[in-house]
Amino acid sequence: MSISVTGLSKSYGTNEVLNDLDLTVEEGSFTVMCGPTGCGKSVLLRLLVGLETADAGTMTLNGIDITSTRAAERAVGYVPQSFALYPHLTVRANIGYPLQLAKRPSSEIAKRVDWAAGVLAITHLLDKTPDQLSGGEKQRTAVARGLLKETDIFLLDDPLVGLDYKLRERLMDELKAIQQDLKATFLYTTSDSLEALTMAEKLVVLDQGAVVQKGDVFDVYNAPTHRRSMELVGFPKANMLPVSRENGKVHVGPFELHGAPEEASFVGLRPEALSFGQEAGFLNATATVQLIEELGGEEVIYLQAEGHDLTMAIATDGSRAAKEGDSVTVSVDPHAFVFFDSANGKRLNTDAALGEAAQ
Ligand SMILES: Nc1ncnc2c1ncn2[C@@H]1O[C@H](COP(=O)(O)OP(=O)(O)OP(=O)(O)O)[C@@H](O)[C@H]1O
Repeated sequence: MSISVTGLSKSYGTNEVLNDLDLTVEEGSFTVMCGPTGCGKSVLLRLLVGLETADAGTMTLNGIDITSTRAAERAVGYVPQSFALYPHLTVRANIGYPLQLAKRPSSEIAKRVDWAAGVLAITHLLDKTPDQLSGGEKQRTAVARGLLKETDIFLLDDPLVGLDYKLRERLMDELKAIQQDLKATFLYTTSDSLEALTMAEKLVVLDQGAVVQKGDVFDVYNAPTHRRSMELVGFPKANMLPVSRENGKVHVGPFELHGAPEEASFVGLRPEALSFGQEAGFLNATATVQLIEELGGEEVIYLQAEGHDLTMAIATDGSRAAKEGDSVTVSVDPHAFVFFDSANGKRLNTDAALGEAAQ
């Protein structure tokens, strides 16, 4: 394992940010850590870099315990979330600054700066100052500075936040290509679930300082093991429908079915699992179209069904399947329902309940 963290805890006063966190990051992987704002992503990276001290726990990089190692001696590259470029220094000096600070020989600094600038395609900007750069060029400069260390582990803290979408898309592709070229381990954080799904090979879902799920991005998306992981990963967001029971009938949001696990109080449902019309074996509900968003090849349709909000995503060929204000029938295969334990948020084994529902 490239990065391994065991029992890591960090509090600020009474704010317990990380509590007994365990995490491993596979060597050579592009691992994205995704979680809501304030869940502790930056704090974890700052602990790994050595900018903060843990209250408890151990951290290893490439099998070497670095828990008490000074920041400068840790073999890890870092792109902080809010990077500050020195306005009076050239791009060359900005990129080389960490090695300058570490008092490395100037020939070594020049070599590494040329290499990092080449990787980020900013060699032509090396003699400019930050005020002569665009937003994207500044970001590239910050990433180049983060790649400067001769190591194979890099931590990137939400490096594309604040950039416009076109630029982000381009840099996302480039960062993935850089990681593959370097054959390095990248631990990359974001609170944007679409960015996480686009970038990740391995995905770690962090919530309130704890890992709720970790695995191949495909598995995390398709087989969420925890309510929060289904809520946090996916675009548009998964529907989370309440389970109610009355007179022997079970309702999941607006849908009626014959059974559900006793412990379940919520069901997750991906927007793409909903469709228009009626199909044999599917559950139906009547809904009103509130709003339609065109996303080019896909429509996101916001519905109201018996007091429940439903989000639906369907592929389109340009023709509209419905319009705002329409009354429609929506249907769903009950096998798409993901039941979560109300006590601990964990996914429940739904086979028995679904057998009943499909009767
Ligand atoms: N130096 C600090 N002093 C006090 N509290 C801090 C400090 N750094 C972080 N925190 C707190 O720790 C919690 C986690 O912050 P962190 O920056 O790790 O969140 P994050 O997951 O990176 O969020 P974002 O996606 O917004 O960057 C927050 O409640 C934050 O206020």
